[in-house]
Formats: sequence, structure tokens, C-alpha cells
Amino acid sequence: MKAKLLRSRSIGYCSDMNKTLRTLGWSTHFARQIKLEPDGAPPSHPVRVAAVHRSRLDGLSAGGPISLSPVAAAGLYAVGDWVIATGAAASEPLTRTTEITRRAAGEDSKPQLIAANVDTLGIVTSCNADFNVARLERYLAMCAASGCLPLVILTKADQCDDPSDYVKKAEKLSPMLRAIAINATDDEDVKRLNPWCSNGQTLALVGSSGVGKTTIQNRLTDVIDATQDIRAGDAKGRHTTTNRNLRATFAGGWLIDTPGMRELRLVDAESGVDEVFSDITELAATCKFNDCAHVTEPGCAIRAAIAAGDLDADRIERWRKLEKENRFNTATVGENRGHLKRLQKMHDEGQARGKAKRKT
Ligand SMILES: Nc1nc2c(ncn2[C@@H]2O[C@H](COP(=O)(O)OP(=O)(O)OP(=O)(O)O)[C@@H](O)[C@H]2O)c(=O)[nH]1
Ligand SMILES: [Zn+2]
Repeated sequence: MKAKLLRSRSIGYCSDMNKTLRTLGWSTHFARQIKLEPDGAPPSHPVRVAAVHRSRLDGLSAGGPISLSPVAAAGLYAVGDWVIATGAAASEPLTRTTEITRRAAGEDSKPQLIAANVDTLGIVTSCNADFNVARLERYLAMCAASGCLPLVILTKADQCDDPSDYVKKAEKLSPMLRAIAINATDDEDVKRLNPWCSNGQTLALVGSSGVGKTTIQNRLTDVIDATQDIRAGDAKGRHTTTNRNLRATFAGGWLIDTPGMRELRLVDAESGVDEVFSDITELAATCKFNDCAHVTEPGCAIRAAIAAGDLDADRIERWRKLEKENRFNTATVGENRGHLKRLQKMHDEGQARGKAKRKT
């Protein structure tokens, strides 16, 4: 998605402003996308999207908070996006570094943007029965597909005899994976997460209910979340935090926490599944038959490895399950992929009708 952008003469020339933009997460990746405009261009400046509303964006700019009217349909923006504001008009989002999407709830599973430009995805689980290798692999695959750096955060370390055992088990899942065990109710311990949410870095947390995401978030930021509040008249007790939020951390970075983040499912994560299970996919490539199902075929490298004790049969089962689920989700989402395009078309047509009306 290439935005047609203007660049004011002031962008990039003022070092103070650059510093502020960097604090917001601005980088050369975004700066490179801005075209220089000849003199006389209207003043325009980068804004980070903090919340997406039906016809308005809340943003943060070097000059402070700003409310913007999007030029594109609101569904095309996500919390964490960068846009260029010209007056109160927001450009299309700049090309993202990372993109977290999910299948919307309900039957018409449309792809839904959850967050953009998240540097690290904190996969939160506890040092107890919540720790589940299959679930971790699922989150890791999703993380790989989004482009974010994964960090496994193991909470409730204070309630477990040997948290290092969980750290080892998590880090075994991938050679580059970092896991960290904390007591999320301890201020000092939570500060160990600072390297992932300082210097304009953006962190987002995923994980099951009750693992401690809110507890961590309340210690990293000064916004007390009201997730435990119950909406008046809503017997189901839905959470009150329906806004997409980009929150400043004490460490000088950002934390994205939205209801959508908490319900992520595996979508379009084929590349992610391959990455998390690269040991298996590489081995499968050496099976005698290209379409080997690793069940009864002769010359099957996977079964040979299991027989030799080099490969965990349970891990193969988890891989199969994720692959199957991913194929199903991707197919359903594919059918709905035109949805975002249709949304944009409807928006453009509406704008054109409004313009035509004003002219008459
Ligand atoms: N002792 C201890 N308690 C913890 C820790 N982390 C979370 N808790 C407690 O676990 C409970 C659930 O924590 P939350 O932060 O609400 O969990 P959550 O992940 O935000 O849950 P949802 O909002 O349902 O998604 C709270 O009572 C926390 O105080 C920890 O590391 N140690
Ligand atoms: Zn095989």
C-alpha cells in the first residue's frame, strides 16, 4: 500500500523534532517513504496512530496528540500505523515494518488488522498449567508471520519451584527465541522487560486470559486499565477497553493492548508455521516422495528420524495440526480478501458523492 505523500520542508531538518519522532518509533524505514515536494507544499508531518475510530484517527505527533480524518477507510488503519498529516487529513498508512492480523470473530471471517509496526510480540504464559508447548508454537508461528520479534514472558515465577525449567523448555522451541521468567506483580522484576519497550520500541502482549497481561501492562505504563470493570447493563461483563490503545511506557517506548490482541488466531501464518517447524520442513524435503504424507511411504525421512529418536513424534502431530488449521483459515480468509478492497471502494464512492453534493 503506497501512500501518496507530501513532505514539508520542516520534516527531518529539525533535530529536536527528529528526536521526538524517534521516541514515537519513527525510523528510516518510514522516512524513506516520503517524497520531497517542491516548495510551497502545505505543511505536513508524520503521526503515529494511537486509536482508530469509525471516521477519525487519534494520533501522536512530534507536537502532541492530534485528531485526524482518514483519507482511506478506517478499516485500513491499525493502531501503531504511521500516517502523514496534512492539516487534519491523514494519508494512507505508510508501509509497515510488521503487521498483526486476525480473522474477525463471527461467521464471515474477514481479515482484520490488529496492530502495526509492533517490534516485539510478548507471548505471555505462566509457570504453571497454562504453559503449553502447542499453544506457544501457535503464537510463535503467528509472530513469525507478522514479522515481529518473539519474546516469551513466563509469569508467576514466584509461584513455581524452578522457573528456569520453563525458560529452558520455551527456548528449546527455537534457537533464536528468548524467554524470561518474571513475577508480574513485582515492579522491579517487570522492569526486566524494559529493553523491549524503550527507545521508541513497541511491544504488544498476547496470551490466555489470566496469565498476567494486564498486571504487566499496568507496571510498564501509567495508564490503569479498566479491563476488570463491567459495563452497566451488560450481563456478559464485557471488557470496557474497546479502544485500540498505544500507551507510553515508563521506559520510553510503547505498548499496544487491544481486545483484538487478546483473541488472536492463526491466520495466513503458513510462512510462520514453516519457520517455527523448520527442522521438520527441512527434513520433509528429503523424503523420497515430494508429496510424502509421512505415514506409510517408503524412504520417509520424518519417520526415520522418529524411529532413531531424533525427532519428537508429538511435535510432528502438533505440526500437522497447525498446518491443517492454517490451511483452513487461509482458505476462508482468502475468500474474504476482497472485503478490504470493497470497503475502500465504498468509502471512495461516498466521498465522491459528498463532493458532488457540495458542488451543486
Ligand atoms: N503471584 C503472581 N500473580 C500474578 C502474576 N501475574 C499475574 N498474577 C495474578 O493473576 C491474576 C490475573 O492476571 P491479569 O493480569 O488480570 O491477567 P490477564 O492476562 O490480563 O487476563 P485477561 O484480562 O483475562 O486477559 C491477577 O490476580 C494477578 O494479580 C505473577 O507473576 N505472580
Ligand atoms: Zn515423509
